[in-house]
Amino acid sequence: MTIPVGTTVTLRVPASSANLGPGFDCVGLALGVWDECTVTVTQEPGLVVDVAGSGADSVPRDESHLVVRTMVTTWERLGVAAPAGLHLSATNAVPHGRGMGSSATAIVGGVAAAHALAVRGGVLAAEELDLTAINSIASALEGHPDNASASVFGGATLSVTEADQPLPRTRTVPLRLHRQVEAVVLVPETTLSTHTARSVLPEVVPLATAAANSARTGLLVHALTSEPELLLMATTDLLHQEARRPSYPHSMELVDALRAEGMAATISGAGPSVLVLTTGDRVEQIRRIADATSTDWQVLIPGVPERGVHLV
Ligand SMILES: Nc1ncnc2c1ncn2[C@@H]1O[C@H](COP(=O)(O)OP(=O)(O)O)[C@@H](O)[C@H]1O
Ligand SMILES: N[C@@H](CCOP(=O)(O)O)C(=O)O
Repeated sequence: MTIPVGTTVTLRVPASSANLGPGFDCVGLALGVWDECTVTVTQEPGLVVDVAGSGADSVPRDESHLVVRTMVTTWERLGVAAPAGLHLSATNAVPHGRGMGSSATAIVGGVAAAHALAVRGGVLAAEELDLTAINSIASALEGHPDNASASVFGGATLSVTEADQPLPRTRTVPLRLHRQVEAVVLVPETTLSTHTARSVLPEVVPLATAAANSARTGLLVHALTSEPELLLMATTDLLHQEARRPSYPHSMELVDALRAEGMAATISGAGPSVLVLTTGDRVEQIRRIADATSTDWQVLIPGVPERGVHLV
C-alpha cells in the first residue's frame, strides 16, 4: 500500500545551538528561528521543490535536496514505499552554515514529514509525530544528536546515543532551563560547513582533558537548570573550540572579548556564530563588545521555544 495522492502535511522546525561549550555532541538548545515546509503527495509523478528564504539561491531542487533525501531514507527505514509524485514547498528562516543547526532542522523536517505522511496516509500505525522515533532517526542521519534533539523536543536537551542494533537509538532528556537564562546569538556574514569544522578535530584527547571536560559538562547541566551564576565556568570547553580557532578566528576574538567581561560566551555549534547565555539585561553590553571587534555581527534574541517540531 502506498501513501494516497493528496495526502499533505505542513510542519515547523526550530533552529538550534549545539555544544554550549563543553557539551560537545550532546547538549543542544532550541532557538526560536523556524523553517516551515509543506509536503504533498501528487498525482503527477516526479518531484517539485519550491524554496523561499535561506538557501533559496543555493539548495538543489532535485532528489539530493536534504529534506527530500531524508524523507526517502526515512520511508526506507519505516518500510513504507516512497510515493511516485511529491511536492515540497519550503520557507526557511534558519541561516545555513552558521552554526544554528540548519542541516539538523532540515533533517528533522524530512523525518517528521515522512513519518506524518505515512500515518495520515494510513500506511503506518503510530502517532502522527512520534517524537521518540523521529529523534533517533534524525540524530542518526545527522551523525550527532545535539542539534536534532533540540529541534525535535524544543528547550534545552541532553542526548545520549545507545549503540542498539539494528539502528542507534537516541535517548534525550530535557534540561529545564532556569527562567533567568536568555540566549543571545551573534551571527557573522561568513559561513563554515560543519563537515569542514569536524575534520580539524583530534581523534584522540588525553584522559585528563576528557575528565576535565566531563566535569564541566556536568556543571553546565547544573548551571543551566539551577545556578546560572556558574555559567561562565560551566561553558569552558576543552574539546573543540581551540582546535577550530583557525577556522573561525573572528568568532573566537568575540568569544574571548565577551568572556573577559564575564559573559558565558561560546561558539554556537561548529560556528561561526557565537552564543551568549546571559541573565538580566546585558544585551546592550553584548552589542558594545561586538561592535568593538573587527567583524559585523547580526544580534539575535530568538528565545528558546518550549516545543520543537510540530504540525500546523
Ligand atoms: N532547509 C534546508 N534545505 C535544504 N538543505 C539544507 C537546509 N538547511 C541546511 N541544508 C544543507 O545543509 C548545509 C548546512 O549544513 P551545515 O554545514 O551542517 O551547517 P549548519 O547546520 O551549521 O547550518 C547547507 O549548505 C545545505 O546544503
Ligand atoms: N556538535 C556539533 C554541532 C554542529 O552544529 P552546527 O549547528 O554547526 O551544525 C559540532 O560541534 O560539530
